[in-house]
Amino acid sequence: MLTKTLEQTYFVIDFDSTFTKVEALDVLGEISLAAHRDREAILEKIKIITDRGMSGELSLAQSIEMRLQLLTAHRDHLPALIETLKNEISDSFQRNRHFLAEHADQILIVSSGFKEFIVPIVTSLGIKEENVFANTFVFDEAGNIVGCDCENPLATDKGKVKLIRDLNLEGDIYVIGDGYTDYEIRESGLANRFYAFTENVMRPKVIEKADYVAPSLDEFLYHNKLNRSQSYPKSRIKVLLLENVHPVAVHLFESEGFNVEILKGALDEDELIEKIRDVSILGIRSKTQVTSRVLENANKLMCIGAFCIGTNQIDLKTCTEKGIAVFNAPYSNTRSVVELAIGEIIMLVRNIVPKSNKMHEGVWDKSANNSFEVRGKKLGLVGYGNIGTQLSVVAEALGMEVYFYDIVDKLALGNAKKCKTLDELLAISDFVSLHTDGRASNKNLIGAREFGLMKEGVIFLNLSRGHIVDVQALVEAIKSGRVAGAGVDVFPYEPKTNNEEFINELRGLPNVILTPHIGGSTEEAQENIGNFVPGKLLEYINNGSTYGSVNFPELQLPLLKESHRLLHIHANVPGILAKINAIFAKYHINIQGQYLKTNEQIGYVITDVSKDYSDEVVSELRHIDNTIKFRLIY
Ligand SMILES: NC(=O)C1=CN([C@@H]2O[C@H](COP(=O)(O)OP(=O)(O)OC[C@H]3O[C@@H](n4cnc5c(N)ncnc54)[C@H](O)[C@@H]3O)[C@@H](O)[C@H]2O)C=CC1
Ligand SMILES: O=C(O)CCC(=O)C(=O)O
Repeated sequence: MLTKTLEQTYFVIDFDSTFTKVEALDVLGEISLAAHRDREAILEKIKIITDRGMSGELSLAQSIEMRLQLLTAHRDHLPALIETLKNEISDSFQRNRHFLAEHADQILIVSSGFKEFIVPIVTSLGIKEENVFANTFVFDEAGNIVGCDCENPLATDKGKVKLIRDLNLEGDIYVIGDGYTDYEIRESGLANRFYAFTENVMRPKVIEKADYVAPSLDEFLYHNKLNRSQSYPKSRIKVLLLENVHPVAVHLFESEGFNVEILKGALDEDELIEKIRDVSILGIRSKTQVTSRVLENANKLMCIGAFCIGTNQIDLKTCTEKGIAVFNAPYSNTRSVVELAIGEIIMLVRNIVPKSNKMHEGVWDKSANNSFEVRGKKLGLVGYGNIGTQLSVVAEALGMEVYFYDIVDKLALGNAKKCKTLDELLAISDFVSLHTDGRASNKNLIGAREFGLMKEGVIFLNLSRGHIVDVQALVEAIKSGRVAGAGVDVFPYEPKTNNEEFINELRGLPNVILTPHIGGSTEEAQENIGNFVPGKLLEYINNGSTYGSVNFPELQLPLLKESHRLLHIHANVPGILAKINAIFAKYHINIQGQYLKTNEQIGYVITDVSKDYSDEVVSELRHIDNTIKFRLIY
């Protein structure tokens, strides 16, 4: 029996596609029809019937009957179905199992599905068996499922309405579900609110009827100020991913329940200013310029992921001042750049591009003139970081002699030789390849003077950043023959999308390979980046860890267990830690763990405390002078 108390709220929750991610009868069909030769066609029919039933196009009785006929299922199929469903419980229900158990007396599962599989699933999360209202199967003597218990109101149209009316519950009723039959309870006047649950499916006809749309159970709990597993529902946190980042990244954010928007191209400053206002997590590649003007309008922004190596497109100083953590992927695409550089050096020194072009015009020009091996030639690397060093190793394996110049004293790998000055390197090299970072001071690092120092007939590559080379000087050097071949992947101005024309003085020059900034664009690299960067951003959002951040003090934090974590970002001035701890002392709060790291601009203090503390503590922490950002996670 249900315990009914006045002023009580009942939570009426649907099962299929709400409590679980799937429709159980669809899954049962996959099991029962596993060996059927028309399996796919029948499953498709079942899905269509399910959807038509859910959106109110078919009567419920019709939909159940039609599906059961098509299923040809047996009692022996049920254990496999239950096993599958256990792994398909909706993420936000899994996360909030404590809510379900804590409010077991008030939670009713009301479904036109079947108790035989619903009860084992929902009771595993603490829901009471007697609070499950659903149909039951009818079996024949051989154990085949041949129908359902027709006496049950849930097997009939408006069955949920009839059931709730018969229960005669005293108190408020909130319905959470994805289907039209869930809305009908509200329509009948029996429920106070209907929450359209969209974590697994979105049914426009249902959404338009809802009092609220709940993309997750967290959202429902947040909306009703009920205890929940997340301090703030992720569905309220907007993630904006630009420049066609790999789908794996989109999936990672979506599966955590974030509200994700993706755009194929980059946005210009004004467009980004418009978009950024309600964005908390921004993902970009190399083209999007995150300027101080953009950041001025980014008051919700918590972190930025550069889905690439370079972060020169981001105003890091302003990000730090505003407490926005920036992460990149320092290693994921390095190998791809190295392979392209090697390929281009070989193609250029063999004069393959003009030869290939001629062949396409029908010209057979077999000759060894101006074609050389790379073996024994001197490769000069400007910048000996992650890419420069890797290229050094691979080039040596091909028999090249490697020289490098870096502004930082770097360990020479293999037999590579360090040059004391850039001029020395340029004068000695047969091939010059640029691999410096894109800091502003590297603008026009290679100009007319530097080309003048290079050997006659040098092969020149820039796969680093466009502004590092004075393009007009390169054009002159190519025309004069000083540079015999060039591979250029990066340009001072690059088109924002694939629809924009590429305009550059290098177009049309002989033995020049032009590529559209694809040094790091391989399937492997993009998938690596697509996993790596969201991993960093999620660690920061979920846990506060900043390990690998390019602008924040780096902290690798332990996982949060049975406590709340308070994260305080402040300007790096003396005395803030003392002020934070004075507040904890004033309110007698026991600190379970505390971490502090600073850099020149900011300090980052993380304090883990037990769950019982008052709102005043949070308010006082937020109002400490020089606080930049404060947040709380649990
Ligand atoms: N074309 C593409 O698709 C890609 C381009 N890149 C670009 O390649 C470049 C190198 O990347 P990583 O090796 O990962 O960077 P890194 O940061 O590991 O190495 C850069 C090195 O350049 C050195 N350096 C900086 N300024 C210098 C100067 N003026 N003279 C000599 N050395 C200088 C630094 O000390 C550092 O050792 C970056 O600009 C990056 O953005 C990276 C990946 C893909
Ligand atoms: O693939 C991209 O968008 C940019 C690659 C790049 O230049 C980088 O990783 O720094």
